[in-house]
Amino acid sequence: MRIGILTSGGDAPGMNAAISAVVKSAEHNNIEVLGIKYGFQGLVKEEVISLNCFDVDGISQRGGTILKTARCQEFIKEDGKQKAINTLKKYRINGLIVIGGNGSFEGAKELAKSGIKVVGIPGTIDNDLAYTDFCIGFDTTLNTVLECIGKIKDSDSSHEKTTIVEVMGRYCGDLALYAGLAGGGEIIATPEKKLSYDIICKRLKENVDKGKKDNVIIITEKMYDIEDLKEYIEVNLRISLRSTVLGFVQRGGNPSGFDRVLATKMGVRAVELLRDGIDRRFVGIKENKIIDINFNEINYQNISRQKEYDYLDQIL
Ligand SMILES: Nc1ncnc2c1ncn2[C@@H]1O[C@H](COP(=O)(O)OP(=O)(O)OP(=O)(O)O)[C@@H](O)[C@H]1O
Ligand SMILES: O=P(O)(O)OC[C@H]1O[C@](O)(CO)[C@@H](O)[C@@H]1O
Ligand SMILES: [Mg+2]
Repeated sequence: MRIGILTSGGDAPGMNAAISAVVKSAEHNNIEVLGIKYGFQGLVKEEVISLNCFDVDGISQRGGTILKTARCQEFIKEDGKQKAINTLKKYRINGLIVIGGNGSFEGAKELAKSGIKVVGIPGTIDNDLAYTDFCIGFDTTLNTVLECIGKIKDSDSSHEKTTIVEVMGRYCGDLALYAGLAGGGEIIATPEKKLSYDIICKRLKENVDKGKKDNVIIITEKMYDIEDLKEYIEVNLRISLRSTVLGFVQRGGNPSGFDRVLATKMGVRAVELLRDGIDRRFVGIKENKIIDINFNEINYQNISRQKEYDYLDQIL
């Protein structure tokens, strides 16, 4: 048996640990592994390499992805998809493991429609796949966010000033929410719990009036224009603020122990599925158990974090 593996969409810390687990467990099960470089683009452009245990030696601890990644528009078009399928056929790949986020999973589903056996592993710092509690990369990024905010807080508390911190997440508020749950901020605005400028001002004023003069306002990207929000607060409350967009520092760094273990378990499960002739599955973790679900049975778009928001409300 011969399987392929690719990483797609934004890189996420822990993708390498997943690649390593796939290659090692495949070898354990006498399965050959081919790596496809640059995600779906590597299928379209036929960038295929062989992978063995020596190739993945020591990579688990490293951020990024040794297979590289890309966002590939060509693959979304029929012609590009056909080229991708031809590559899979040419290399006699009988099963494909796709590591990525929601977009990559859509790509995997497209390939499955043409008879390709696919299994998905969730790898995205956004944590925006509803069927799984955690995606590979989220924990590491959360820790990076907290470390950065911690440094901002040292300065904020010394000067008794407030900073607006914009974190990634695309249209999912998990990074901001969990940073808030970890005690990283005083006001948290996410796409799921959007706050108006006036509510943010009101909460900040309440804090300042109570004597809490250093505040961190965490916002998810794409919700507001951070400079516009800063100016609004400054004009309305007559205080001076700072703003920081954390940016790509959030995608980098060595994966946390949690992400490495998660990636290893998911990688091994993905190989077991293909070995056993089971495909069209997305692997996940639910209540601390590794799960796999037929991708036609899940809607991964509606995330409910009601419980987490309840906790947050009680600590802010
Ligand atoms: N509807 C779709 N049909 C086929 N392929 C898709 C579709 N959506 C996305 N893809 C493929 O998946 C790639 C990655 O998708 P996307 O850029 O949305 O990242 P992602 O996998 O969601 O990861 P992340 O959000 O963490 O960056 C796209 O560049 C494209 O090649
Ligand atoms: O790498 P790009 O294409 O600039 O995309 C940035 C986006 O990718 C992510 O880092 C992961 O999906 C998002 O949080 C962010 O909005
Ligand atoms: Mg995505």
